[in-house]
Amino acid sequence: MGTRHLYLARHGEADAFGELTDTGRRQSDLLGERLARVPVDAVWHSPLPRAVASAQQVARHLPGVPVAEAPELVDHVPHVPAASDTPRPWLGFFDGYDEAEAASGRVIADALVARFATITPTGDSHLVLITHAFQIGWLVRHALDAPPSRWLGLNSGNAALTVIEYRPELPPALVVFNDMSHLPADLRWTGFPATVRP
Ligand SMILES: O=C(O)[C@@H](CO)OP(=O)(O)O
Repeated sequence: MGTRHLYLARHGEADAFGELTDTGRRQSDLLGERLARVPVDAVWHSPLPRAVASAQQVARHLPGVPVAEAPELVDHVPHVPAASDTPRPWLGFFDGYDEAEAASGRVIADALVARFATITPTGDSHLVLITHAFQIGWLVRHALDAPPSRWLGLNSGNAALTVIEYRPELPPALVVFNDMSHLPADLRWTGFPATVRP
C-alpha cells in the first residue's frame, strides 16, 4: 500500500459564462509551472469548461501526463447544512435547494471521496485534481474529519493549491491549504462569499 498525494486546485478565473478568462489562463499557467516540480501521475478535471481549460493549461507543463475528466469533480453542493449550522453570510444561499437536489449532491460528494480520498493499493501516487471551490472544501473537511457543515467557508482562490496526503494506517494529512505563492499578488483572490485579495 502506498501514499496518495492529492494536489487540489480550483480552476483559474472564469467569466460570467463560466469560460476561462485570460487572467484565468495566466493563473493556470503559473499553477502548471509549480506542479511541474512534482512527479505527477495524472491530471483529473471537472467536466465544466473552466476546469477543462485550466487543466489543459496546466498539462502544457506536464508532458506525457494523462489528462482526463472525472464526473465526481463537477461543481455541486456537497451537503446542505441545517439553518442552525449555517454561518450568517451563507444564510439564504441554500433556499433554492430541494431534497432531491440535496440528495444528488450528497451522492456525488460521497463518490468524490470514495474515488480520490484514499491510499493507493500499490506504491505512491501523485494526482492533480482541477475542480471547484466547494469540492476542495469538502475534501478538506473530510480529511480533517470535521462536521459536514464545515465545508462552508473553506474558500479557495482561483488556481490556488491545496495538498492532502492519504497515508496507510494514518489519518489524512492536510499539507497545504489554499496556497497562492506561485501567483503574483494581483492574481490572488478567494471565492464566495468574501472576495479577499491578500
Ligand atoms: O461558485 C463558486 O464559488 C464555486 C463553488 O464550488 O464554483 P467555482 O469554483 O467553479 O467558482
